[in-house]
Amino acid sequence: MRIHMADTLNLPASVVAIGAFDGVHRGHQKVIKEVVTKSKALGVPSVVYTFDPPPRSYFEGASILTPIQEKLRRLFELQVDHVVVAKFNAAYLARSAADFILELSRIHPVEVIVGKDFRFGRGREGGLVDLAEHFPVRVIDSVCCSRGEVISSTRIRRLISRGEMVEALSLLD
Ligand SMILES: Cc1cc2nc3c(=O)[nH]c(=O)nc-3n(C[C@H](O)[C@H](O)[C@H](O)COP(=O)(O)O)c2cc1C
Ligand SMILES: Nc1ncnc2c1ncn2[C@@H]1O[C@H](COP(=O)(O)OP(=O)(O)OP(=O)(O)O)[C@@H](O)[C@H]1O
Repeated sequence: MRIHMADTLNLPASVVAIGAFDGVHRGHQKVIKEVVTKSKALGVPSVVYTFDPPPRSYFEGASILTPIQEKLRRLFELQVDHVVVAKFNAAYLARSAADFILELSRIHPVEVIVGKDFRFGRGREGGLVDLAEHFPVRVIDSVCCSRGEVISSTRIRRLISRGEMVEALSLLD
């Protein structure tokens, strides 16, 4: 697995997942496994484009479930070929949605896999419709726990803050 800073990766083709992926929880794992499976089927590299710190930590002070080293370790285990780690800071978050699309076009995605709420660019100006104007986009269904609730980093943080560690760990497995 190779690790890159934002704006430094160029590929002739790729399958891409984008997101904070804090925790690399079971929902994230489904997204990333889809990317890896598709990339292998097509014979093109898989790319995870992620942010450090997670935007929710930057804006809301949310605790970080997986510091970048642990996130990368988990992505390595999932057999991702390339990870782009964008330093999420004042300069980065001021970039426009069009800028972000330009950066993505340098890795020529044959598919971008994201969740239904994905937004990007300053002020969260870009959404799925904008992304889909430039690349084939696949939106995947949310993974739920055995009780039927959607798994999210926010929910896991809440469980940890309440001391419900067994439940939290089961969603991170
Ligand atoms: C270029 C760029 C600029 C962003 N600027 C903002 C911003 O100004 N405000 C904000 O709340 N989020 C901003 N974000 C973060 C996104 O809203 C979102 O959290 C991020 O794309 C991760 O997606 P996810 O939350 O689905 O994991 C930006 C993201 C990108 C890629
Ligand atoms: N339970 C889930 N099932 C499937 N995909 C998911 C799930 N949770 C997140 N994703 C997807 O993984 C990518 C990264 O999501 P993100 O890091 O925002 O996760 P999150 O758990 O929803 O985080 P947070 O709770 O901090 O908002 C997005 O494409 C998102 O839609």
